[in-house]
Amino acid sequence: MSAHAADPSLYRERDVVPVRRALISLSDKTDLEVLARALADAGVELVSTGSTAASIRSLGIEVTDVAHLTGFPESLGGRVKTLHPAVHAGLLADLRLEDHEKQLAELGIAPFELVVVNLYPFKETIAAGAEGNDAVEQIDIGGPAMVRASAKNFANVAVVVSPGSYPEVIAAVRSGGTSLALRGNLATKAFQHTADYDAAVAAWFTQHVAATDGANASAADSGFSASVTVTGTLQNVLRYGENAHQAAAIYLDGAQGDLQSGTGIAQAEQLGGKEMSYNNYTDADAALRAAYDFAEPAVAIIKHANPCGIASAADIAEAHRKAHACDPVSAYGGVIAANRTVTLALAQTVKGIFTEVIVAPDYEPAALELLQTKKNLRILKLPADFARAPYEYRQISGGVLVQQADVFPSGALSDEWQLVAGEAADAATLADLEFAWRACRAAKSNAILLAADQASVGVGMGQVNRVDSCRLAVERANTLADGAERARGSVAASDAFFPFADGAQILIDAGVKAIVQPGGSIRDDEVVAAAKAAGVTMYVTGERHFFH
Ligand SMILES: NC(=O)c1ncn([C@@H]2O[C@H](COP(=O)(O)O)[C@@H](O)[C@H]2O)c1NC=O
Repeated sequence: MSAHAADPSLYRERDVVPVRRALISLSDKTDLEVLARALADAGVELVSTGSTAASIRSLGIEVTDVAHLTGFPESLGGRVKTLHPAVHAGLLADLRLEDHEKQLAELGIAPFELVVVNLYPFKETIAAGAEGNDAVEQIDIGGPAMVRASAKNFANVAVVVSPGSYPEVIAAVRSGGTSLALRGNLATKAFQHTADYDAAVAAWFTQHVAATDGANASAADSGFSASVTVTGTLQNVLRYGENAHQAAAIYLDGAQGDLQSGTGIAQAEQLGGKEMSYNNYTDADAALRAAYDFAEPAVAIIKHANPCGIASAADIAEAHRKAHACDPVSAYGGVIAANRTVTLALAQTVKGIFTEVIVAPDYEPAALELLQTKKNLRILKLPADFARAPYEYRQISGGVLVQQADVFPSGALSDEWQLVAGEAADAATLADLEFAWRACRAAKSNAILLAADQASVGVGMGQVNRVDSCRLAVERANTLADGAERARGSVAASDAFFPFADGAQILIDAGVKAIVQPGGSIRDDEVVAAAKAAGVTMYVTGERHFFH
């Protein structure tokens, strides 16, 4: 018989459902004792599978084996345990309908009012390196079937997929039964859980099983799945989005398979300050991107996703001082990322500067105490397992773009560069060029970054032509430090080639001593000639670093 449209008049109302019989089948047995004792004490009959039943019994609590219920042994190495009408009719009977109640009685099957299941640890198993049959055997079939059946039947059955829900369910059982509202919430979590689980299985199949023909083969060869499911867990509803009239929320990443995201700002622990806003999150993420590619202590100060200053130094407080000096005006209300533990010296400087967010791997106790006195300063501590996501997702109308993250190797960059004009740079200049090249990537394209002594001194970002970015970088270098002409003698990095010589000429005229850029323009000859004519050193990297 196929599904039929429901006749509303046939449904009897059911809110609170007393729990008489519970089915428990758990891979993760966290807090099983608390749950089983509470249910047994409340007079609930327990039915359970293999090792779960054994655990319950070992606690001295009475439990019925599911095999006794089905009259069928748990078989095929556990592939078939609960997949039986005696179980599923008890989960799916809608007792609001007289007809279902009658059929169940005729079949001699008792209903379940509570189902507690957590699934084979598929994700954890593949994360630990399992492959082939070992991975396949961790795909739970009977568990999701029970979870989905009970969630569909939330009008009658409460379904629990996580020990985190035990306290509220135990409380409900003790107080006379589960409410419809509670069952609805639990069912919602249950479907999210099975969807997330299946997304992980599908991603693994795409990469490990399906690479045999046409589209799937080329997808697998490229490293991209034939389909992608992005899942996330709601962490918080934010006050608003980019603007006050836009609703917004933050979800913890649950992207699956090899495309999985890393950990970062979303998982950071907040140690002080007001609630994070949407813009705080995006700027803090941009700050991380800017500061965390440096092996040396480094600080980035970000406003509207662009750097007001980036610097590195032997000491993190010194790195901050240099980053702040780049553009003290814009650093007001900025977001700071430090790639080292925040010291008291750094905290003392930051205390005097209006700052929205500071993010770091850790804080010296005295530094944290001092920063916590600033009630508006959001203090974030990165998770210990912080790792840049290997892939980035961006929504476009009608689709999602996925790309590998743009990361620099941690070592020397200039080994791969080609000197195309001027004299080879001395060690200090080369180090500044490497710094500028690494830092430039943190500015939105078209990006030009001037640097001296491992610190940005002028940034031209987000312009729609490179000439304007050059002008902006020079102007900012020469006007933001009490009139000091910081462009003269600095080095410059350009995130992409110079399409004409005019942009490079602006930098040359401003007195930069060396330029690093990707090269590759059809007018490279003109650009190189301009540098040669001025005796300015120019390196080409062969690699572009747009950032949009
Ligand atoms: N095959 C089945 O009928 C079946 N029924 C329940 N499971 C899973 O078996 C696990 C618990 O089994 P045990 O209690 O035997 O350790 C649970 O994670 C549950 O989701 C099953 N296993 C896999 O599909």
